Amino acid sequence: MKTSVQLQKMKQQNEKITMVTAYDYPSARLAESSGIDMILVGDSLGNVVLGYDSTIQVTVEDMVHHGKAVKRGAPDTFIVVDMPFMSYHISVEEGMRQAQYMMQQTNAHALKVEGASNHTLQLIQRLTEAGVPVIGHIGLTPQSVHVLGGYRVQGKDKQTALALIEDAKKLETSGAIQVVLECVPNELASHISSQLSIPTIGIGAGKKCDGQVLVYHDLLTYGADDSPSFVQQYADVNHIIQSALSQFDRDVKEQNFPNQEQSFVMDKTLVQDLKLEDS
Ligand SMILES: Nc1nc(=O)c2c([nH]1)NC[C@@H]1CN(c3ccc(C(=O)N[C@@H](CCC(=O)O)C(=O)O)cc3)CN21
Ligand SMILES: CC(C)C(=O)C(=O)O
Ligand SMILES: [Mg+2]
Repeated sequence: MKTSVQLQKMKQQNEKITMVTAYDYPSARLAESSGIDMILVGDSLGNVVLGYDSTIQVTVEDMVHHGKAVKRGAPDTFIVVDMPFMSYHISVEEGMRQAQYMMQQTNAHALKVEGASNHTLQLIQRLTEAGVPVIGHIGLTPQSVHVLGGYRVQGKDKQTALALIEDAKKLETSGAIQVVLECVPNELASHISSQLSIPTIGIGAGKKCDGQVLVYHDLLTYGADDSPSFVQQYADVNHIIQSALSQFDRDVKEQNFPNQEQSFVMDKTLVQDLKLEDS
C-alpha cells in the first residue's frame, strides 16, 4: 500500500498519482487489483449508486455504510472518505465528532472536505493535530451546487482564479495532505500544482495536476450514460450488462436455461421408487 508519505514522494519524483472512486466491495476489489494508488469513497455515491440528483442528501451513515464495504474490498489501498454535506459545518467541534465517528467506523486512511472557509481550515488543522490526515477539495465543490448555480468550471475570471490560488495555499498551510482540484482551467490547476508542495489531484483540471481522479461509474460507463465532459470512458459496462441480462431473459423464456449442467439430478432408482418423472 502507498502511504500518504509515499504519495507525497511521488509528487517530488514527478510520478503521477491515480485515484478512483469506489462505493462497495466489488468495485474496491477491482480498484485494488488494478494498481490504482488511492480509492475515494466519494459522496458522489449519492448520484451514482443511490440515484439522488446531487450529493446534498448523502449522510454520514451512507458514507460509513459504503466506506466499510470498500475497506473490506481493498484492505491494502489508501482509502479516503468524503465528509458529506453539512457534517462539518455546524461547528468545528461537531465536525471533529463526525470525523472521529467516520474514521473509527470505516478505518479509512484520510477524510476529504470541500472548500477553504476559515471554519473548514480550522477543522483541517484540528483534525491534523488529532492524527487524521485531511484532503482538501476546491474549484467545483458539488456540496455547494446551489450557491455556485450549477456544475460549472470555476476560476475563469481574475478574481476567482486568485481566490483559488489563495485557498489552495491556505489548505496546505492548515495541514491538508493533498488537494482535489475540480473543474478548473488547466493553466490555473498547473500553477496551483507548481506552487504547492503537497500533491494536487485533478478532475476536469488538466494533465499538470500531480494526480487524477475519476468516478468509477463514469470511467466504466456504468449506470447513467451522460457523464461530465472531462470524463474519459474506458469501457462500456452498461452495454455488457444489458446484453447479458437480455440473454438471460431470452434463455429462460425460450427454455434454454437452466440445462443439465446447471441443475441437480436425483438418483435414478429413487426417481422410480417415488414414481417421479424423468427430467
Ligand atoms: N457521476 C458523477 N461524476 C462526477 O464527476 C460527480 C458526480 N457524479 N457527482 C458529484 C460531483 C458533481 N460533478 C460534476 C457534475 C457535472 C459536471 C458538469 O456537467 N460539468 C460541465 C461543465 C460546464 C461548464 O462550466 O463549462 C461539463 O461539461 O463537464 C461537472 C462535475 C462531479 N462529481
Ligand atoms: C469527484 C470526486 C473528487 C468526489 O469528491 C466524489 O466522487 O465525491
Ligand atoms: Mg465528493
